[in-house]
Amino acid sequence: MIGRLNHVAIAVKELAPAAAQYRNALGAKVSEPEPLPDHGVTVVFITLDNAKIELLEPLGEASPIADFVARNPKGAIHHICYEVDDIVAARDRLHASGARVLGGGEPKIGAHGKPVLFLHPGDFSGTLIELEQA
Ligand SMILES: C[C@H](C(=O)O)C(=O)SCCNC(=O)CCNC(=O)[C@H](O)C(C)(C)COP(=O)(O)OP(=O)(O)OC[C@H]1O[C@@H](n2cnc3c(N)ncnc32)[C@H](O)[C@@H]1OP(=O)(O)O
Ligand SMILES: [Co+2]
Repeated sequence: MIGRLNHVAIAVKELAPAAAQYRNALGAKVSEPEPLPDHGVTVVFITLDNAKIELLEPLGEASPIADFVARNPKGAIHHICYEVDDIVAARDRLHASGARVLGGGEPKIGAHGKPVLFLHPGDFSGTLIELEQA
């Protein structure tokens, strides 16, 4: 069911120094910060030839990454995103398998303008998974 790796996300307290390291030390293609209030994050995209990296900074009072960043003040890998062809079919299959689909199972429009869902890290080897309809 899952297809390509779309992105790996890294959560940080502050985007600017993290983005500067990727741009200057690693020579990466780094976007300007984009606030996504619906997701409670501000995001910077790093474009690689075969996938993307998302740098995430908490946005607003109820950011879903606030606790994670408090627990990981130096920053840490936060989630990985796999592409699926049909997000509703993926959601139904996951429900049937007993895995917890977050947010009530209703897809939201993600950072790339496509529907996304998140799966509980407790069901997938301690890794938060995002699914994005390709
Ligand atoms: C827009 C964009 C895009 O790409 O399109 C994005 O990515 S937005 C990316 C930001 N959006 C999201 O992350 C949305 C989905 N996330 C969530 O709903 C939440 O972050 C969550 C339910 C995964 C965790 O919420 P929380 O930290 O408040 O909850 P808890 O503190 O109760 O954590 C529950 C258990 O999960 C663990 N845990 C929490 N976050 C993570 C993580 N990122 N990776 C691995 N484990 C994690 C905790 O350590 C704890 O483990 P233990 O039980 O062992 O103590
Ligand atoms: Co993401």
